[in-house]
Amino acid sequence: MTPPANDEANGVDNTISTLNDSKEYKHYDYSMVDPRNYDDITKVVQSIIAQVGEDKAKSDIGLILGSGMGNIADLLEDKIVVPYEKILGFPSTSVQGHAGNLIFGTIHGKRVVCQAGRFHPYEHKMDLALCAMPIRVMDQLGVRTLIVTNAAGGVNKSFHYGDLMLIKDQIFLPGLAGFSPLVGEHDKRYGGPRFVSMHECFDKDLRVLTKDIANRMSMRLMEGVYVMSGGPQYETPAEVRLYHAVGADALGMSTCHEVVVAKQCLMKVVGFSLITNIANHDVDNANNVNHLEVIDAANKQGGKGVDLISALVKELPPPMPKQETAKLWGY
Ligand SMILES: O=P(O)(O)O[C@@H]1C[C@H](O)[C@@H](CO)O1
Ligand code: HPA
Repeated sequence: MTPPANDEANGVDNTISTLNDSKEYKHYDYSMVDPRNYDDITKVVQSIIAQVGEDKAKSDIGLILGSGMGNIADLLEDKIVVPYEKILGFPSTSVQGHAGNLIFGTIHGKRVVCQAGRFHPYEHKMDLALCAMPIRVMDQLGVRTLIVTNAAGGVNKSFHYGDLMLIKDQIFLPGLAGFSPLVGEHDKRYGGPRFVSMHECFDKDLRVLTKDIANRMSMRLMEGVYVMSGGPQYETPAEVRLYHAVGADALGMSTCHEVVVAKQCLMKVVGFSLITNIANHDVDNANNVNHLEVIDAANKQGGKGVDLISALVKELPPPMPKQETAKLWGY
């Protein structure tokens, strides 16, 4: 497969990162694995199974850790950690605050696979299919419920630094601009149809359950809409006001493409944004944001999600077989 535009052929040297707070960037080798191809994903899955064994690899719940939220991985017991370098076709992650491991284990006896180190589109030439590949891998490993987490800027004026937001819905700006992980050939084996419904992309029953748990824990849990921009530049105050005007409560640079693929794979999704900073609505206000502050805030506040996610996993209903979900969703 031909890599997307903006590569060396266009005179852009991506081997040297221009971000002074990033790790080294490595090119993705498309000749090994095409992240859009079901059979290639099967090869990735086989490379994982060869290392951890089928019993350990098979999982019901997937967990994606946002920036600085690596401590959620401490919830896993009987862990097997597989570094991305050892997984066929896995790209490297270059963003600070993200490890590079797939972790297999259990939480309250339930089988969980955890992506500790997300792939951000701005790291990978906006190749959203590549960035969402771990969800396709999770799908073939049996995952039926996906929990996504991220660090985000608060757009909603009632949000505070350190709040946790349950994601109710999403605005996938790159998707609206023609970047979708589903662009390309369709393969029925993913489970969902060519034209995936994004209605209730964050499962309503699981949101009700999560809010009930937070209530029982007397925990402050906000709920709102997450908007994803392509990044990596942070947004201008005018853009923040635009997002606010269209109903966004928190903004970031990830997650939405993962949720699209999860929906195509008939997974039920729950999402959390940790509000690491309050986005600036006013150009005359010097209040700025930078990534090191975001990571620092996530490290300091990220623990908030741990107890809630632990309790949520404990109370999750048994995984629903794909055929049943397909019927439920009218496919
Ligand atoms: O993986 P996440 O979404 O938590 O990464 C954070 C949010 C932005 O994508 C990026 C810049 O702060 O880091
Ligand atoms: O303010 C922000 N903007 C975009 N992404 C972010 N991730 C954390 N905070 C932010």
